[in-house]
Amino acid sequence: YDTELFEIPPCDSNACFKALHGALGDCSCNVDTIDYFNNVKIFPRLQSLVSKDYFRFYKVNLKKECPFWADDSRCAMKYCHIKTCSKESVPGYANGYENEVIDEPPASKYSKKAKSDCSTDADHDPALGYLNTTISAASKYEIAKWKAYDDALENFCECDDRDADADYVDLSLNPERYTGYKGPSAHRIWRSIYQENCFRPKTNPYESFPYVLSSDLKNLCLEKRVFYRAISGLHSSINIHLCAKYLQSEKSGFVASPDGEWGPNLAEFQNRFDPSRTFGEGPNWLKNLYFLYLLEMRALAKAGPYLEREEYYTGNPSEDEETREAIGNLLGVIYTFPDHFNESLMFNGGVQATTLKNEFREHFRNISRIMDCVGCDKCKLWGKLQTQGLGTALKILFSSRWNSPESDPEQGRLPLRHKQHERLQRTEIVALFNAFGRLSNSIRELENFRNMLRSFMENGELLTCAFGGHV
Ligand SMILES: Cc1cc2nc3c(=O)[nH]c(=O)nc-3n(C[C@H](O)[C@H](O)[C@H](O)COP(=O)(O)OP(=O)(O)OC[C@H]3O[C@@H](n4cnc5c(N)ncnc54)[C@H](O)[C@@H]3O)c2cc1C
Repeated sequence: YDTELFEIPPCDSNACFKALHGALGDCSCNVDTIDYFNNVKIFPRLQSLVSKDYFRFYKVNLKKECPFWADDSRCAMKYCHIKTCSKESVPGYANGYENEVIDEPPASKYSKKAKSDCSTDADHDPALGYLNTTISAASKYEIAKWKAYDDALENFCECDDRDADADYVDLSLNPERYTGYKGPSAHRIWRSIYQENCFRPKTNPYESFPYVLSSDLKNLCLEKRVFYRAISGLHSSINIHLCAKYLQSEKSGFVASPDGEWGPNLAEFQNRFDPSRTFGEGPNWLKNLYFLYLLEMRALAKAGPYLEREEYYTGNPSEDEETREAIGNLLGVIYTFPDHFNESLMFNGGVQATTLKNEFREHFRNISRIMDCVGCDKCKLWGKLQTQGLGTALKILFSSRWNSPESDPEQGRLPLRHKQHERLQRTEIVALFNAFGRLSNSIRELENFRNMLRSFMENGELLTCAFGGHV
């Protein structure tokens, strides 16, 4: 990353957005369709949805030790820190939703009586039909281990839901924005993600280290390309957010503002994505954001019939009803998207495909563990949330448990019915929608940067990029 070695041309052009048009690659969709669909239809609905109580509180363990190396980083700014909240302040907590039996679908909570009535059925002899369901404590313990093992095989990340050290965080009090987290610690995270946990082409794997040159991506099979593009899209989204909510000043007027002043920094954005600063890669990294958006939107569509039936319980009946309506409304719009990602093209081909899928899942689980090594709490919070959201989306797309034989061929393979064991945990649902909300927000922020750049150019101003280029 030694920028001193390179001569950096001025980045006063609109080259970034000129290249951000047309086909997205690996799908039949294009950038402009997503821009319109997101900015007009999805973004306003999703922002309002994630501000609801159910989606505002995220349970996460930010104290887990980094399993890979000693964490030597420190927050550069006070804005790095997280405000956690007490369990009692979380809506519905007092009513005990924490003790919900995860495997029990919402409807069955009300059907206990119906179940016991069945045992008096005249066509059924209770003595002959007696089924001994006794299981010793030792066996139960073993079975719990099997279940954890089976779940782990299907899960793309480790869930902190039941972790004793997990705290609730009010996401609205901890917005994702510039934190000053950079340098060796941040680079080590991105490097180890790309180096050790992303698939790389066999020919010249390190030529463009840490990223893979877009021209080399064609040397990877579809599955490996999808993996790399999803990670790069996440990286773009995080970096767009820090440019869009950059620390402008710690003072507002003459009065020091305890929370600082935050706003867009066009020069920072250009530095990170302008082709002249990124060996031409910036626009491709932005396209990867759109690609990831498409992937997560498809997961929401696929799990839609299940998500529509969730309770979204917070203990406030009118708020819960509003949340369910907002979910139904958002999913209704998502179903109308004409060009959903087609995940059925992936992981076909017998034993090899199964091995690749396991590798894919293991790589992603490692990336979710690396998030515990992020040295800034706020970055860690949003990094963990977004990887959990993406992991949940991948589980929905690629775990056989979410494939339904009753899919409707006309409706783009949307499964209509889901079985009991497909229930997602609360944190997975919260992460899934919030992660998609972040991507939606990034695409909306790109529109702001596009407009800012346009007005800069119309006024004939030269944009000075304040920092080094990205090499
Ligand atoms: C999980 C995580 C969360 C973070 N959250 C925040 C946050 O909330 N706020 C904040 O201010 N900072 C955050 N950061 C730090 C931020 O992402 C950058 O690492 C930091 O600003 C330093 O940027 P950089 O210019 O050195 O390049 P980096 O973003 O660190 O990237 C390293 C190198 O990767 C390549 N690269 C860049 N973008 C892409 C892409 N999209 N696809 C492929 N390759 C790419 C380039 O070669 C670049 O030089 C986070 C970092 C991590 C790891």
